[in-house]
Amino acid sequence: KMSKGNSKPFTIFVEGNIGSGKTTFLKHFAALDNVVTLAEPVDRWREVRGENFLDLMYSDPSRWGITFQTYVQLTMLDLHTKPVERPIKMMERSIHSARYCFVENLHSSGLMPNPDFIALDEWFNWILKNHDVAGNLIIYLRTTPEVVHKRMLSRARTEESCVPLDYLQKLHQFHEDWLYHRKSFNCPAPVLVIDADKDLEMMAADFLTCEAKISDAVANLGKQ
Ligand SMILES: Cc1cc2cn([C@H]3C[C@H](O)[C@@H](CO)O3)c(=O)nc2[nH]1
Repeated sequence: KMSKGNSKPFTIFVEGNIGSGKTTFLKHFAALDNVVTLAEPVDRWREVRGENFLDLMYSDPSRWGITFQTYVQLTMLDLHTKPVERPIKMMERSIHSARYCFVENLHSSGLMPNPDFIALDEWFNWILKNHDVAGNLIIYLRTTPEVVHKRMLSRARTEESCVPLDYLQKLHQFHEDWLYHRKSFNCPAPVLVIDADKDLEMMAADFLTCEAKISDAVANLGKQ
């Protein structure tokens, strides 16, 4: 049993493209009594003191990308540093995917001016040096862009209504290079890959396998 507050919980980042089923995945684990799940704070991005930063970013990424991604970085840092009273902390995405997938995509596709990217990257590097945003396991919900594009459109989040397949293909590639081919940025934890193209009904077995692998990993952590 974890004693209160003096050692860090086993921290998991659930990563994946838009529409890859992260929220559904988290809901399954939220039901377990030794897990605290921290959903991506989308609602904080959609209503910031009267402004919708998410909508601003999608409507004019080169003007508002920095504004949105700076606030994403702040809200994710807040979740990374939030103490939890249970042995396992499961986060939807992380400050790492913010930088290595979303910011990287905006900058490399010319949607984010270089000075904005540099300022964000300087913040990111300082945070990594001065705060504990480490994880113990990454669960990568691996999908194909076509599948998640269809899901995204059927979910019909207003701000995402004009997100083209091309944007999801680029985001997919950044996730792949980072978490699957391991040929771009530093991977902050071991990666468990799950085929998330499947329909929800087919995922039940994967959830159970995942639970078993997580409890093994937690047990091994205790032994180290
Ligand atoms: C960490 C992180 C999450 C995240 C989400 N998003 C977008 C993708 C979706 O349209 C929406 C909710 O995930 O926010 C983004 O542009 N940059 C992000 N960075």
